[in-house]
Amino acid sequence: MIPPEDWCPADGLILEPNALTAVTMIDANVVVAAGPGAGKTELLAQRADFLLRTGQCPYPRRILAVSFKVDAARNLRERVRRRCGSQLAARFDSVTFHAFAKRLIDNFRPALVGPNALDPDYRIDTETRILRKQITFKDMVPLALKIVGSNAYARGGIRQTYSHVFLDEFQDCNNSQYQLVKAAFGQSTAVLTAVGDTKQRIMAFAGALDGVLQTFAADFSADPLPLYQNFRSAPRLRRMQNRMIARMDPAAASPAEDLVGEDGAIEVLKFDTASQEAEVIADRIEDWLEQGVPPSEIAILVRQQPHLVAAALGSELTARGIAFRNEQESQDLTAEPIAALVFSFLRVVADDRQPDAYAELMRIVHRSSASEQEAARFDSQVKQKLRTTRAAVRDSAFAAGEPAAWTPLVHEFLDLVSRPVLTALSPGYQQGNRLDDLIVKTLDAYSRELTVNGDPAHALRRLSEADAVRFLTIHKCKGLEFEKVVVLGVETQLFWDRNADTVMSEFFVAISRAKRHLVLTYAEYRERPDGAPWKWDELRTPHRTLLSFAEGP
Ligand SMILES: Nc1ncnc2c1ncn2[C@@H]1O[C@H](COP(=O)(O)OP(=O)(O)OP(=O)(O)O)[C@@H](O)[C@H]1O
Repeated sequence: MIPPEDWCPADGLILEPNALTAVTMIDANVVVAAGPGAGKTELLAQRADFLLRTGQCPYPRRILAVSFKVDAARNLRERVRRRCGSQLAARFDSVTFHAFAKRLIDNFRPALVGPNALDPDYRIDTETRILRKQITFKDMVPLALKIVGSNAYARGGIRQTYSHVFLDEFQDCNNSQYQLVKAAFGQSTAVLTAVGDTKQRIMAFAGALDGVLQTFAADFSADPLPLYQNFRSAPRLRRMQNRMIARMDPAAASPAEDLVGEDGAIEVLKFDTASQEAEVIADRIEDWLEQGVPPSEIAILVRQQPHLVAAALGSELTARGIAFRNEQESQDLTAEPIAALVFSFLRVVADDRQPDAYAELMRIVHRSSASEQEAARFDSQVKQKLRTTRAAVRDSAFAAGEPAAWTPLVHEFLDLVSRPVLTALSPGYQQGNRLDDLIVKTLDAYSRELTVNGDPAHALRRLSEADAVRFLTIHKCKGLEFEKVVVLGVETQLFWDRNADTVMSEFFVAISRAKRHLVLTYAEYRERPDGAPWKWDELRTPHRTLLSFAEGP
């Protein structure tokens, strides 16, 4: 442990004064409002490092970080692990609102009574609620709120557990999420740090509270600490962002002299048809990869229905053997530790040159060994299993292109790892059928990818974050960043909303993910793809207002 005055930002980063104040704040709540790339998420990672290393969050107390998306929660967890090591990071719980609510429900379920009572093996469904047996995702936060609001024991439990609370992307907090934060930590000794950007508020349709950062500042007596830097984007991109900021929140715009420089590129590409667009963008992607841009640094963003809008591009990339990942289907899954374990196992046995997957596999497997002796025995059993499975997979009789051939191998491996180790991977796995459901979903995802061309290595690349170009909706790309960003279809048919501010905020989130190169496309004709809904306009019009922000120095 080190004294607070000896702490320096991890990895030698230099923090601007307000960021340093927020990171090292001892006992006041703060709210950090800042634009894209200002380092808000990094600030939370640095603050975790500060609190854990200096003992401001003393053992056995923990830090709770709440995000909106599994990917964002995992990114933050990984950043903290890199900053302060696995041991200290074990006291950092980075979860989504849903996961936080689920923990509360599982730990204090008997506090739910009457029509809210739940059986121990209750399930979670996307649509239907069944008395005692099943709740929906939408019910989770309100039920957790019922528990925390009515049960002093539950409230005391979480306050005892968490000395510090982080709230990421807080501009998108809705009323029941806010009430949950308030019921859990209002008037408590927990120190809260909220970060957000009003201009990136894209969850208004889901009830994101207007002015929630100010409400939080008032309710929690939080000091507002604005940040001014943008560490992400090259100057040309920052100037485009600034033109949007000047329209959305004129007071937050930067003076032109702060944004000088020629670095970065913005292109607007017009196409007659979507298939022409697919071909040209696939050419670009191929060039970028040849130039050494890592696939994970290329993102294709689509406002809605990426599986339809980007279908032609997907086929074009598949034909060229370029792996891509449609996040709509696989993002939430790969953030699950059990899916990560299964995919790492498959990578290690299907391909020899996978040192990272091997290290990740061993890290997960070793997490819960009780003694050193037991760990050594377990280690040699796992290694032996990997050797025999590898040999089996290389045998000419093994049907590597058949999904069914892999299923028993995965199950044998999971049996060896053992049920208690698997359930310890995530708190949610101890209850109900979640673990088994996820194992089935993971194998389904692998099967789906394997049927594309029967090549296990290709299938695993498409399921990996590191080796595949990513197709994301704007909602899924929040908080992420990429060297190259292509926003497909900047058309009035796709960028439409009753509330014009929503369209602006979403476009702003999309363009501000790019570090150096932004490509905006529109096509005049988008042929109806298979599976399109009845309302699919084939004739398209460019969104002139949004595209106009690309024009300028
Ligand atoms: N003090 C710093 N010095 C150098 N680089 C930094 C600093 N803070 C953050 N960065 C880098 O800048 C990039 C943007 O940071 P981060 O993702 O934390 O921004 P953000 O404010 O959360 O962005 P957004 O709201 O757009 O998601 C990251 O690559 C991060 O590593």
